[in-house]
Amino acid sequence: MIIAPSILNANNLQLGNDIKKASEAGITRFHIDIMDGHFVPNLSYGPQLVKDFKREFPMTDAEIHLMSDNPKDLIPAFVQAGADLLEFHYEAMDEGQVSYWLDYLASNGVRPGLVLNPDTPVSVLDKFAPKLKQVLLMTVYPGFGGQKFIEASIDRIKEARKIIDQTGSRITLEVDGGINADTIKLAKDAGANVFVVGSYLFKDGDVAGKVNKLNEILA
Ligand SMILES: O=C(CO)[C@@H](O)[C@H](O)COP(=O)(O)O
Ligand SMILES: [Co+2]
Repeated sequence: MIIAPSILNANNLQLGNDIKKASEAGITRFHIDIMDGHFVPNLSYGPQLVKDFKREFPMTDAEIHLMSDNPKDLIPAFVQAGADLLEFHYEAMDEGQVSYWLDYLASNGVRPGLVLNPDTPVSVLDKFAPKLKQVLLMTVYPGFGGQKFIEASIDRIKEARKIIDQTGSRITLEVDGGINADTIKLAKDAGANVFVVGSYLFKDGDVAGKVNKLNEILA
């Protein structure tokens, strides 16, 4: 079970401190949301943030959640910046491009992941599972932190878990959006094993306390 803090709703002027506190509490991976103001109506970070992150925290994984329909320019830039895992949206490109960019990531030593929005059929995973190291099911509509977990996600997690288990490979199943002390348990019981947590972790300053609490729930 992995908790991957999303830094989107952290205080960006305190980011280094917050990452340090979470790492001291046992976090080994951070989830970095990249928003292009076009695929989603919000803007966030660029490759420089990832470069800085890997320079300061070389032993910690940078997981890139790319919310953009411009893979051509952005994917190579984030690979160059030091991404350890990069996941992009199925909805952002045609299926030929999805295959191409999953192969591109693998051949550049970056773990490939595919993200599905809440309305995208989980069955599209059948086609791409052999190329994946991780599936990310959005449990909110992407674009902003602090939204409410969509309850209908539970059945989608179960369906994705079934597809992954049928492949016999160790693809991780991640959920993202509205994860807190209540919803993490629902998602885990449905079959998720990586949990993106944003506002719940960062909203009141006690990052380590929240990580410990979630770990107890997952144990
Ligand atoms: O990708 C996204 C939003 O588009 C997420 O990673 C959120 O940033 C998670 O934040 P919370 O829902 O946990 O506040
Ligand atoms: Co995200």
